[in-house]
Amino acid sequence: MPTAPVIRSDVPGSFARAVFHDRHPELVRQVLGALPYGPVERAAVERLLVESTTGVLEPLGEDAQDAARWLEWGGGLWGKPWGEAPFLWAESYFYRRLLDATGYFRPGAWQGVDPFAPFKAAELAGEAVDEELAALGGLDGLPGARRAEALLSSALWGNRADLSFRITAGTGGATASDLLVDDSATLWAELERAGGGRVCVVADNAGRELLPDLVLIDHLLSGGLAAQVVLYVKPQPYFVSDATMADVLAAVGRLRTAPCPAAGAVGGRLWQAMNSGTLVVRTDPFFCAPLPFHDMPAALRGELSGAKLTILKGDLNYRRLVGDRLWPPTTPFAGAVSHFPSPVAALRTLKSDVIVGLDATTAARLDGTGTAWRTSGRHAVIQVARP
Ligand SMILES: O=P(O)(O)OC[C@H]1O[C@](O)(CO)[C@@H](O)[C@@H]1O
Repeated sequence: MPTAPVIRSDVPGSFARAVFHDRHPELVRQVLGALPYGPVERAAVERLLVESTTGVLEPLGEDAQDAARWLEWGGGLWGKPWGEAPFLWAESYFYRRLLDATGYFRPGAWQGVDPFAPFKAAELAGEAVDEELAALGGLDGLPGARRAEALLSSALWGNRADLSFRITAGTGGATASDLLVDDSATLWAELERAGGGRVCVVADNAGRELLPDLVLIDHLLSGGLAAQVVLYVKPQPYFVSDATMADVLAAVGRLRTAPCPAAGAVGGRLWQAMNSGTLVVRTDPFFCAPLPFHDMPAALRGELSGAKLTILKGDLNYRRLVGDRLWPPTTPFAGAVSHFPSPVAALRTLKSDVIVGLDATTAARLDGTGTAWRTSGRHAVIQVARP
C-alpha cells in the first residue's frame, strides 16, 4: 500500500490549522452562548481553547472511564504541541475534551447534557426541514429508479446540509460537475446482487443529514434491497452535529409527526422496523476513536464483515476510511479501502483536504480553478468498492 503525508494542523495556511485557530474559537463562543454553563464549565472550555491552540497535549484525568484507552491511542503524543499530532487525532481529542470541560461525564447537573443539543434541536425544528419533508410526497409519484436516485442524492447532499429533498429531486442546486465521481450504478448493483442481506449504514450528522439517511434506509427495507439495516451512530456527542441515539429518536419522531403523509408513513415504518429488529441502531466506542478504520477492533470488523454493503456517510468517515493523508487525488479508491471488511460505499461532500479516486483530468480541472475545491463542500463523491 503506497503512503502519503499524514495531515497535521501545524502547517501555516492549511485548512487544518484554520479549523483549530479560526473555527474552534467560533465554535466555543457558540457553545458557551447556547447553554447557561456556570463559571467552572466556562473556564474549562476557555482553557481547552488555549491549550489546543498554543499548548501541549494533556491526557485525560485518571478517573475518566476511557482514560486508559486514550492513553494508549495517544502513545508518543502526550506533552507535544497539538499541531504535531495527526489532524484527525487532534480534532477527535478536542471534542472528547470539550465534553469533559462542559461536565458531560462528571457526576452533576451537566452530566449527559449534549453541548450541541440546542443547535441540533433548532435545525430539526426549522422550516427547511418542513419543506424537505413535504417534498417527500412528490417523490412517491416518480418511477422507481428515479425515486431511488433522488433518495440517494438527498442522502448524499444532506451531508452538505444546505440542500433539500426538493432541490435534489431535480429543481436546482447541485450540478453534474459538482459530483466528481458517481458510482451510484455500482452501488445499486451491489444492493441488488443478492436480494435481502444486511446493509450497514455508518451515520454522520444528525438533523438534515440523518433525515434523508433514514428515508433511504426505509427505501432499502421496504424495497427488499436489505433484509436488515444496522445503523451505526456515535456513542456520545462529537464533531458538533454527529448523530447519537438521541438524535435518531428525534429524527424518527420528526418523521412520524410530520404533516406530510408520505413522511409520516416513513416514520411509522421505521418505528416498526426498530420494533421488529429489521432496523437496528448500534454504536461502538471506536466511532469516536481518533484512528482510521484500518485500525478498527476485531469485534467491530467481525460485525461489518458480514454486511453485503456498508454505506459510510460524510467527510469524517471518509477521512477515516481512506486515511487522513495528502494522497495524490488519483490514488485508486479500491486500493485505499482494501482493508475494509465489507463492500463499501462512501457518500461524501468534500469538506477537508483528503480525496482519492479522481481521474487525472478532473483533478487538473479542479486545481486549475484556483478555488478551495477540496474543502468548500461544493463537490461530492459516490465511491464504491468491493475489497
Ligand atoms: O460532518 P462531516 O461531513 O463529517 O464533516 C466534518 C468535517 O468538518 C471538519 O471537522 C472541519 O471543521 C472536518 O475536519 C471534518 O471532516
